[in-house]
Amino acid sequence: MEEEGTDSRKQAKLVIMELANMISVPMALNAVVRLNVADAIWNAGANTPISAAQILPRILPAGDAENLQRLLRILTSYGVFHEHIDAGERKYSLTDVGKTLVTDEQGLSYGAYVLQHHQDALMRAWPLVHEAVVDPTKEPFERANGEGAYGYYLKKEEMNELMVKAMSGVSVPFIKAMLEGYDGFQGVERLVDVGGSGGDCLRMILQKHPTIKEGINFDLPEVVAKAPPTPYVTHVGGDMFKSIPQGDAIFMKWVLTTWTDEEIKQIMRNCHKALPEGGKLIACEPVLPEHSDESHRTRALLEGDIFVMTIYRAKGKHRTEEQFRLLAIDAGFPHFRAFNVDHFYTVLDNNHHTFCLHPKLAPPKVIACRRVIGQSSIAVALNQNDVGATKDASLSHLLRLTLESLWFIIAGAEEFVIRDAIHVRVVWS
Ligand SMILES: C[S@@+](CC[C@H](N)C(=O)[O-])C[C@H]1O[C@@H](n2cnc3c(N)ncnc32)[C@H](O)[C@@H]1O
Repeated sequence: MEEEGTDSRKQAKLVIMELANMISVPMALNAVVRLNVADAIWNAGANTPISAAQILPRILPAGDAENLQRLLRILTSYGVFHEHIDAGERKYSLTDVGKTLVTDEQGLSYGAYVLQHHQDALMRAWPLVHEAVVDPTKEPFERANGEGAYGYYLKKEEMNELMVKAMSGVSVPFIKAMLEGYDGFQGVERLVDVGGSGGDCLRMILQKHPTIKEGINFDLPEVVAKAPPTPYVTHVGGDMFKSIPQGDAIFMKWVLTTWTDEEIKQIMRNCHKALPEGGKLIACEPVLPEHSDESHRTRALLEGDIFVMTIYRAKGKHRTEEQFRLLAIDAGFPHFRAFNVDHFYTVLDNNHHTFCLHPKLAPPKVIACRRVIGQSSIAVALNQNDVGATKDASLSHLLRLTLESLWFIIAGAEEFVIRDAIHVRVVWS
C-alpha cells in the first residue's frame, strides 16, 4: 500500500468519500423538484440569477433559505444550476440540465421522472441491491414490497399516475427527436404501440405521419383506462405476454429493457404473430456501449441498468446492440438495424420479411457478391439502403462497417427473392 501522504493516495481517499456520500446528489435533486425550484427561477424572469432568499417566497409560505442554498450549491457542482457570486451574495440560474426540470406548456418536464424514481416503495428496494447477486430469481423491489413493480404501481393510483406522467415527460422530447431522424414508418397504415402508456408516442407519430390511418395504444388495462382520448387512436388493454393486437407495424419504447431474455423473446414472438409478412417491429431502447468509460452517456446507461435490476427484474437489463440483435434473430426477426437518433435511446428496426425494401424504391440490383471466407454463406451488396442479418451477426456488422455499400448475408443461397417479384441471381465472385 502506498504512503498515506502521497498525492494519489489522498486523491483516492477523496474519491471514495465522494462515492460514499453520492446519495446526497439524487436526494438534493429530488428535493428541488419537490420544491419546484426550477419553475420558480424560470418564472421569476427569463432565468435571471436569483438568490435562495428570493426563490424561497416563490415556492413556500415560509422556510429556511440557507438550507435551500445548500441544495443549490451541491447541484451547481453537478451542473444543474449556474452559481453567480454578486457582491458576496450567491445567486442561481438554470443550466441546460436545470431547464429540463422546467414545466412546459403541456405540463411536462423531467421532474416527474426524478420523483417517480425516488418514491418510498422504490427507495425501500435500494438497500437490497446485493440480493440480486445472492439470488437473482427475485428482484430487490419485490423483496422489499412483497410484489413486482408494475403490479404494485397499478394498485396505487398516485404511483400509476406519476409513472404515466414520468413516461410522458421523457418520451415526448425523445419522440420529437426521433421523428426528425428516423423515417421507418413509411408505408405503415395500422401502427400498434405496445406498452404505450398514456398514448403520447402514438399521438406524435400519427401527427407526423398522416398516412398512418389507425393507431392502437396497447398497455395494461389499468393504464389505458387513464389514457386520454386521442384522434385516430384506440386504447386497448391487455397483456403483451398473452397476445398483441394486429398491425402492419409494431412500435414499442422502453418496454423490452425491463424484462429477462426469455420474456423479451416471448414479447417479440407475440409481435411476430401480430405482424403480416414484411411487418416491422420498431423498438426504442437504451443500448449499452461495449466499453465502460466515464462519459455521461455510459454512466446514464449503466445507472439505468442497475435501476432495472433493482426495481423491475434482477435479470432485466440494459443490453448492447449485439445482444438485442441476437434476441431479435431468435424471435424471428432476422433483419435488424440500429439508428442512433438520441444519446440515451437507440431505435432498433426489426423486420421479418426476407428483405426490407420499400415498394417505392427502385428494384435492387446486385452490385457485388462474394463467398465469405470460412462461412457457408454468401454476402451480397445491393444498391438499396438496407441491410440483412445473418446467424453470424458480427460478420454482418463488420461488412457494414468496412464497405461503403450495405450487405446481405444469405446462408447457403444461390438465388433469392426480393419482394416476391424480382429474382436476383447470385454468382460467386
Ligand atoms: C417503462 S414504461 C414505457 C412507457 C412508454 N412506452 C414510454 O416510453 O413512454 C413500460 C410500459 O409497459 C407497460 N407494461 C408492463 N407490463 C405490460 C404487459 N404485460 N402488457 C402490456 N403492457 C405492459 C407498462 O404499463 C408501461 O406503460
